[in-house]
Amino acid sequence: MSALYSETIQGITFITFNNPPANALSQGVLQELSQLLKKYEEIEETRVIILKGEGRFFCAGADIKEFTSLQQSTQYENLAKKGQNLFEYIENYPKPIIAMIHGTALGGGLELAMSCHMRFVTHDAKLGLPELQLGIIPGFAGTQRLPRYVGAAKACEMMLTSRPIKGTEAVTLGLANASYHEEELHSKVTAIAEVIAKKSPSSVKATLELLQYTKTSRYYEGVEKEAQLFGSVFNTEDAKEGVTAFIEKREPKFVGK
Ligand SMILES: C/C=C/C(=O)SCCNC(=O)CCNC(=O)[C@H](O)C(C)(C)COP(=O)(O)OP(=O)(O)OC[C@H]1O[C@@H](n2cnc3c(N)ncnc32)[C@H](O)[C@@H]1OP(=O)(O)O
Repeated sequence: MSALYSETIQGITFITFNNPPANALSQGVLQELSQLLKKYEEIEETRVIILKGEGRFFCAGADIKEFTSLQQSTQYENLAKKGQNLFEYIENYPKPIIAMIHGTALGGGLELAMSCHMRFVTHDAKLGLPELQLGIIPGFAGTQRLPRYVGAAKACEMMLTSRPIKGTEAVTLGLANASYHEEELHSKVTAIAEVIAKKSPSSVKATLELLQYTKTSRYYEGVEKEAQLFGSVFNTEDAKEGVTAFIEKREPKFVGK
């Protein structure tokens, strides 16, 4: 069964994660998303894409249970690169991609949302990069994108404490465009997408392309280093403890090895 489904209504393509219970980004989900985006890049009718999640969450991040099937640090490094490459493709996509976030956007879920061109959230959505709680680090370019939105100090606090922020705070910090009550999220975001869908696709594409020039060359050094460290951190006992503790639903006990 497919973990994503899509439909297009009046120029707006909705791509929905349907990978219960938490819409985790398994490697299969990342691949399916990549294929769908490639398809819609070619379909002229699609003017705007909205990414959303079925069920309680937008997306709870990379599939933690899948981590136990990987052994070598190079496998983790490759996983990080796979996610980074897909999110880079999203950020450079020639049509606007909007993340419509309810419930949670955590870890890879927030990293995905940060690569989208805009983020609209519910007031009480939880947004965060809690990877240190698992004894690991963000690996889908979150260490590099989060400071661009919220500044270095807040990004540092969010990552080192693993504490998520609420949708309303995300708006104040500039991480999200606006927040709404859950019942109105869909209609409000669709209304914004409708406005964009009426613009000239050429001028929209040119604007999106120009926005990418704000990235510095250090960004690419940063994501390269992030993938390396994402791989090597999985060699630690703490990473095994953190992932096991999540699966066993208990607090991790980190020893520093
Ligand atoms: C490079 C990228 C790296 C990463 O992204 S690492 C992952 C970062 N993400 C996280 O650390 C988030 C982990 N999840 C949570 O903190 C919590 O969960 C939630 C806040 C999302 C929800 O909490 P609650 O409402 O108490 O539900 P629940 O019982 O914890 O979760 C419901 C089911 O969803 C599964 N689940 C949640 N997140 C993930 C995930 N990221 N990967 C795989 N499974 C996940 C759980 O295990 C459980 O499943 P079951 O019902 O079978 O016990």
